[in-house]
This record gives sequence, structure tokens and C-alpha cells, in this order.
Amino acid sequence: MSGRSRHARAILGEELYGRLSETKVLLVGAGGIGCELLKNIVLTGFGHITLLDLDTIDLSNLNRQFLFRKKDIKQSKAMVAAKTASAFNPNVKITPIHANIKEPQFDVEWFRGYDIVLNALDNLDARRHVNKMCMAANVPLVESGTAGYLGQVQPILKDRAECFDCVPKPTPKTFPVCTIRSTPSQPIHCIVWAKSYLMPQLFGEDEDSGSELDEAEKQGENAKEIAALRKEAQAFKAVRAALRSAPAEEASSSSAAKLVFNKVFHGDILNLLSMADMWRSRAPPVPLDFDAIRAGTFVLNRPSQNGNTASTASGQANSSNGSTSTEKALNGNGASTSTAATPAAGGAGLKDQRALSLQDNLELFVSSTERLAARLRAGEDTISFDKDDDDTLDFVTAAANLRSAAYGIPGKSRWEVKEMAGNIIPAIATTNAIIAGLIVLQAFHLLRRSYSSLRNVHVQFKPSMPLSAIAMCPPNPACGVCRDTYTEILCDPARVTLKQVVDGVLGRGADTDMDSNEGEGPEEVCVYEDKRVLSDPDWDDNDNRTLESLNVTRGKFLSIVDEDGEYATIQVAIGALPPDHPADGSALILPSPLPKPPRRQKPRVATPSPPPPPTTTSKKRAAPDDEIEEIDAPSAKRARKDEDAPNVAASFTPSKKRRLEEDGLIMLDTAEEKIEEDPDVIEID
Ligand SMILES: Nc1ncnc2c1ncn2[C@@H]1O[C@H](COP(=O)(O)OP(=O)(O)OP(=O)(O)O)[C@@H](O)[C@H]1O
Ligand SMILES: [Zn+2]
Repeated sequence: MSGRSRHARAILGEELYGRLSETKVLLVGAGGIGCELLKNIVLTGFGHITLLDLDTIDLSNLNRQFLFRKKDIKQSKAMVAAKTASAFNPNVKITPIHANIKEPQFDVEWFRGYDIVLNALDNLDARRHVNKMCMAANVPLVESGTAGYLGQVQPILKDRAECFDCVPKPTPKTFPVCTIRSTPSQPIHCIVWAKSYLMPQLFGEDEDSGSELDEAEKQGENAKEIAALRKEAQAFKAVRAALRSAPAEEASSSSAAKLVFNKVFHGDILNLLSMADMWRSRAPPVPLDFDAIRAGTFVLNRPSQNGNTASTASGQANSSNGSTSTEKALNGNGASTSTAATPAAGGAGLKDQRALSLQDNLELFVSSTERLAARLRAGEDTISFDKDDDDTLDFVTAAANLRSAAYGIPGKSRWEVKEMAGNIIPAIATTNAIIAGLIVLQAFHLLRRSYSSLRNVHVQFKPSMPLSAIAMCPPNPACGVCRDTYTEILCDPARVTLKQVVDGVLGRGADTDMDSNEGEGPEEVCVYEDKRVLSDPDWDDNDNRTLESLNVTRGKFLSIVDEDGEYATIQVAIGALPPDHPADGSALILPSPLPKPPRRQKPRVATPSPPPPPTTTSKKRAAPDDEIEEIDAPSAKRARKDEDAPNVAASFTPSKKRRLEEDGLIMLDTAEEKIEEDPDVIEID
């Protein structure tokens, strides 16, 4: 017996160990958990591993994604991880794929080619997608996530246990537009403003809001407000142009940055101040003065809401005249953030953790704006925030802190801004390693079909019980994903119409000699693609359009929903015709047998459940743009109700477990604050 496999054989038994070399496993994600997991499955003896990740290696990955080295930065994670881990076991075949799991070629048939899928992802959208594909392909899945010291593993098997979507997920935290645009009161409001409003306005795509405003005016909307918005849009046009034009020889290097500064920290604030009503019950902001801050003579005179002037020294940060929140606020991140015109003395600690004075922030604003402008001039079309892109992080840090100063809000260090803007809870390598081990254990239960051994496992912050294992709950009868009936058609979307597919799948076509569903199943149906309505009993405009013209293509699903709610929804996966299909052959191959959706069960009745263990989830990185891709909706009439189970949240008690939170919009002041505020929400790696 080879020394390499002796332990694995002894622990797993000959039968399971023997099967591992033939088992086809798909590992999605080669990040923090993915690297640990790949190492585990390679060393355990899995023989055929497909490793898929869309990303390239970043410097910030190296502290925990140990399959990567500095020389690998900017290379594909999947490729490098596969190469490194292949060397751990000569008997393994790792197929790396550098792609997004949502791409059309990864359709249901492709998923069906795997015996098990292991998720090591970091966003809800991709997790949901893989969950649905595994439901459609009936492939077991192990889902996972970590958040600092917390983590969890959830084995998922259709019809036997809850799927990822059986438990409703909390809606991401968002902020009212006015809070961000006009009345911030916390550092995070200013960070969101800098990252999600100012950066796109200056460095994002040029959205011509002119025609939109013309239209709004025609529709008779508030003329005064439209005039103000038009003025603001014009002013942004001017600063955008300045950032993109070559700097004049004699102009100072800061001229474009100064233009931006004067617009957003002076002109816009004066505009806001002119709306006196807004400041009756809150302290108004103070316009900032570029030259005075630079010269060290700026005095932040911040009137309180009752009209008194509370003057804050321009000199030392710690002068405690006890007047307003301003000074305290500006010092609020510990001790030494300063309103001082001179650079902050509070330089203890690492460079990034240093508190920044008003003058520091101004200089950082100028230099980062110039660096970003130079990138635009060098050919970059648009630049958006990326926590690992120093220029954008500097810009967001400086712009957020300048805005905070104007509003009397505490400033934040570059380090803190990175954490807050990037939605980061620090990843702990050890948690990832524990979770990766637990994933393999649950995968063994699934492969052995010892379903009674499956457990939802949580790594929790409880010294007396660091691990908790919870028996699997049955699927939620109201789940809009796993309770649907899945089927698949093979077709040429350019040649087959919506009606042909729907009639065919429902067994209504006269030309089908398949077993007919006539007499049973839904009578009147609505048809959706995701949340787009494509037809309903009173609206058949799209019936004779091709699937392609409706953007319903390979890898997507058509949902056929019973108008009366009596039968389960049919999910029709769209697959490609076989390669050897004759060119003049039928454009549609229907499933055989045709799907027979069962009558719906009553939703689970809410019963009191024990309090959930303190688990936490959320996100660390914004979802890639393609994940929020807007499809050019073909005359969508109305949005699909939430997974056609509108009362899921109300009718069903979430079991004790993970709540994975939506990516992107969760904005926390600090990791501690979040956990205190909502012990039920965690950050997921
Ligand atoms: N739709 C997707 N398709 C393929 N891979 C994905 C998809 N969404 C996320 N991933 C990958 O999942 C992995 C998650 O790993 P991890 O949570 O460690 O994130 P990271 O991006 O490596 O680290 P950090 O977020 O801390 O910078 C990442 O490598 C990411 O590229
Ligand atoms: Zn479900």
C-alpha cells in the first residue's frame, strides 16, 4: 500500500477511498477557502478536480491564499492554484477554468457531469446561482463561508435537506439617497458618497443626464429642482473635462483637483446651505476653502443648528474649547485626527493607520485626483473603486474625510476607509482552514450517501463550544428554488419560439407524440425568465418570438408558473442541441418524460424555534458588474413576485443557521459595530 494513501485508506475505508479517484468534483472559487479546500481534496485522493475562478491574484490575497506567491500576482487564480496543488499528488488531474460560473457554457448538462460541487465563494449572487444549477442537475453541493472567526458549512441535497435559498436572506443595508447626497451624519455616509457617487461622477461613464432632464421637464416635474440638477450636471461636465484634458504648461499641478474640490466641497455646500429649511433641525455643513487649508490658515467655523457659531481652532487638534461636536468629531477615530492646517502629529502606528489632518486630506485629495486624471489621459476609459487600487483608495479616503470635516463627522484613517469601503471583515486563515476541513467531511457523507450523518456545522465564537453541528432540516415547502420541478430542453434559441417551448413542455403541442400532460398540470400559466414576465394568460405578445430575441439562451431558465398556484412551478433549463444534431433537424428536443409538477404543499407553519447561534455573515467584495447585469427586458410587463413564493418570509420560521447577506451594499462602520448591532449577521469570506 502506498505510503501516500495509507492514512486516507485506513480512515475512509477501501470502498470510499477507491471511489475518490473516479469522483468528479467541481470546486468553485480559489480564494481563502478554495485554496485550503483544494489542498485538502488533492491530498485526500480525489482524482478529477475542476477548479473554477473568475479572478486574478492580488497582493492582498497572499496572506492566506497560500497556493500563490508574489510572482503570481495578476495571474489567474484557477490556473496558478491548479499548478501549485498538482505537485502535491501525482495522481490528481486538476482542470483549471478561468471564468465566471454564471457563463452560459456552464449549463445544467455541464453541472450534471460532476458527482459533487463544493462552493468556496464570497458573494450571494454566485452562491444562489450554483445552488439553483445543482438543484436543476440534482448534484450534491457543499456550501460554505467564513467571517473572521466565524464560519459555516452547509451540505445541500435536493429533496433531502434545505437548499441555500430555503432560508430567506436579509436584505442588504442601504442608505437613503438624501443621507448620502445632502445630510450625512456618520463616517460611512461620507465614504459611500465618495465611493459610490463622487468617484463614478468624475471617473465613471459619462451618463448624459441632459435628455433625461429634458424629458422630466416635459412631464412637468418640479422646474426648480430640474434647474438645480441641470446646473449640477453641467458643473460635473466641466470638471470631468478638466480631468481629461492635458494640464496646461503653466497651470499648477493641482488645478484640475482644485476645480473638483471647489465644486464639491465649496460650491455644492453653498448650494445646500441656501436651502434653509434643511438646516432647521440639524447643524449645517461648512464650505471648505482650498487655499486657506493649503496655507494652514483655514478656520473651521461651524455654526450649530441654533445659529450660534462654534469656532474650532485651526491649530491644534486637541484644544478642548468644549463648544461643538465638530472638533470632537474630527478627532473621533481615536485621538489625533486633526482639524489642524498642519499635518497631523498623530503619526503613531503604521502609515495607513495614521490619523489624517485636514491639510493631509487636502494634499491626498490633490495627489490622488491627479494620479487618477493621469490614468484617464493615458487611456483608461473609466475607473471605479477597488480597495486594492491605491489611487482609488486614496481618493475615497481623502474625499470622504474632507466631506466629514465639512459636516463635523469624525475622520477615518486610510486603513479604516479600506475596511469600510471594501466591506471587509478581516479574513482569518485558520477559520478558512477549519471550514475547508469540515467541507471535506460533509462531502464524504454525501458521497457515501449516509444522509443521516449530514450536519450544518458552525464555527462559532464560543470557547466552550467552538463547533456546533445541527441536523439537517427538510426543504422549506415554500422555497421558490428547490420546490420547483426542474426539466431541460435542448434547442436552437434562434429557431424556437416561446409558445413552442411552453406548449411542448406542458404537453399541449398536437405535434408531440410524447406522453401528454393533457388534463393534469396547470391550465393557465405565466412565463418568466428570472424576474421578467414573458407572457401571462392575458398577454401573449411574445408567444411567437424566438427565445433568442427574448434573451432566453443557453444556461438560463424559463419558469412556467401556474396562474392558480395549484401546481409547482416548472423550471425549464435551456440547453444546446447536441453537436451531432442535423442542421435541418428539429430546433427543439423536449424532455422525455415531460415534467409532471406536483400539487403544491401548504407552506410550513411558523413554529417557535430556539434562538439562533451567534453566526454572522456578509460580504467582503462587491459583486462583479456582470452579476448585476441588466438584461434588455423585452417588454417586461411586471416583475416576477419574489420567486413566486411571496410569503416565504412571513409563513416560515428560519431555522437556526447562517444568514448569508447580499454582497456589495452592506456598509458597516466597523466589524465590531456590526456584530454588536446585529449578532445574526456575519461576514463571509
Ligand atoms: N461568479 C463567480 N465565478 C467564479 N468565481 C467567483 C465568482 N464569484 C466569486 N468568485 C471567486 O470566489 C473566491 C472567493 O474567495 P475569497 O472570499 O477569499 O475572496 P478574494 O477575492 O480572494 O479575497 P478578498 O475578498 O478578501 O479580496 C474569489 O477568488 C472570487 O474570484
Ligand atoms: Zn430550497
